[in-house]
Amino acid sequence: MSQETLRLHNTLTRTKEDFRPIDPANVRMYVCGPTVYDYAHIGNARPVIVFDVLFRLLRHIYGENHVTYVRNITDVDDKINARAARDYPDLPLNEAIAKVTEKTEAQFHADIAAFGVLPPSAEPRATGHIEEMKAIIERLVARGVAYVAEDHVLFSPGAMDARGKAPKYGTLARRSLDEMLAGARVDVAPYKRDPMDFVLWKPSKEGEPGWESPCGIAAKGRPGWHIECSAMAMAKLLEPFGGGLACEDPMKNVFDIHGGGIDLVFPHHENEIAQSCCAFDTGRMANFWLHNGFLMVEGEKMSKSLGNFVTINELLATDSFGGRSWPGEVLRLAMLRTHYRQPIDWTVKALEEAEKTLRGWANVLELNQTAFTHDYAPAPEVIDALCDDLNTPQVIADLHGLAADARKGDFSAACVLHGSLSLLGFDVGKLLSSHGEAAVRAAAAELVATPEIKALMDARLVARRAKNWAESDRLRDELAKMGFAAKDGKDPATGEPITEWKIIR
Ligand SMILES: Nc1ncnc2c1ncn2[C@@H]1O[C@H](COP(=O)(O)OP(=O)(O)OP(=O)(O)O)[C@@H](O)[C@H]1O
Ligand SMILES: [Zn+2]
Repeated sequence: MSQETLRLHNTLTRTKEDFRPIDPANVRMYVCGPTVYDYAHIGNARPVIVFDVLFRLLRHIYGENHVTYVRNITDVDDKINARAARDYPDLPLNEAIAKVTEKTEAQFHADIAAFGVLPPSAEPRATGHIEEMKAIIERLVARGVAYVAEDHVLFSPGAMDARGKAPKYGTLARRSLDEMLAGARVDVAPYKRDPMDFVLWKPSKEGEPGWESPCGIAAKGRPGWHIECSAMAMAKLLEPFGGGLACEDPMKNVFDIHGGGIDLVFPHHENEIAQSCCAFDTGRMANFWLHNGFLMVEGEKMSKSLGNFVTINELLATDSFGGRSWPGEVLRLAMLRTHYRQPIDWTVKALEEAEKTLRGWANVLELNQTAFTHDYAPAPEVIDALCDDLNTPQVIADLHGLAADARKGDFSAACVLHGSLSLLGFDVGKLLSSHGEAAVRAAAAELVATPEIKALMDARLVARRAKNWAESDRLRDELAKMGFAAKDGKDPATGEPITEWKIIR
């Protein structure tokens, strides 16, 4: 284990604090994942990338096998039901829902794979943890902080003071009761005793997904959104339910880091805290709460409801943003240019700059690539910057410095640049093959070559594959005179001879 002190901004205290894990042998982090009913937009990608950087840093500090990162999939939600009914009107709702969630989840995984994010240690689905949700709900009712009304179960923040250790409701969000009440009064259901009360369980209509209800409710029902995360975090990060629930030991009932977008602070995370602290008899659900800022478009939060969004898939695979598609690593770097708590303005210019930066780094690495035979250590200043509340803009400035030294022939700077990029989640091999000098020149040759020249290139490949060396050499020399140099190799997948053409300078 290395000695760096990791400092993280904790939303609970609104300050940067030294991070000390409850158990360094198992550092535990939970991040709220997507609700799977539609393509994820690039705003949704921000927490995915930011918490991947934190996961990598924690693994670097505490060891690869000493960090547990849980990111859930919310696959039971009214938005999913609505989308399923709209998209598959002829199917029974449950089948339609399965289609929507499976398709969306697969799409989400395919999209974020392009960013080079590590898979979380566990990715629980809400529907896989209904029993734990029901057990927590029963416990909350037994403790007098939740009640049954008209086949619903509601959590009552007003009753929380009765629960010794739980923090005052509103502690995370730092909102006054009046402010929270103003929000809650907008839509008060008749079965609520108080406008602040929120749903833990609600009845399902005929045809909607439904499970046997807790607390003696006869009708089938389904969980509310907030209880899903309390249950999944418990299932994956705490002692098994039924074990030391009323236990003082934070190793058992508290975990280290809870993350998500800043929009989740209230009510979602406030409610998760209320539920978990009351159920498990603790003063905290997690020690650190981290929230990423918004990704903005022309001054507004990118969001599905505003309709001002661009999906990850559109950026990767279509020309709808800036008239071209963008590689995943460019999107990743564009995201990390801004500190995770600041808003990001998502522009074509920023993506172009990120791509130019990657090209510069790839070229510097390419100059030295023959010697890249093993994994390299990252730069100490890069670790320091990351340990300062994930200061990725500073990291990028450091990488520019390393690249400048490497360009002047400092080979060790190139190695450290290599190691630092890897730590930050960039695949250096991929950078070289898609942004390096050879790749750029091959792409340029592709653009410059006329159909006649392309025909000569094809003819040479045919001759080479037929082992007709005389003809193959003749065509190579002819093309060289026209300004195109051949780089012969083999297709790594099939072993077939292939040729890359570069422009001779
Ligand atoms: N514009 C944004 N910038 C940064 N993070 C965002 C943005 N929009 C959503 N998120 C985050 O993405 C994650 C997934 O959230 P979720 O699936 O609930 O998004 P959503 O509610 O569909 O977004 P929207 O606001 O577009 O309806 C959450 O952590 C959320 O905070
Ligand atoms: Zn959540």
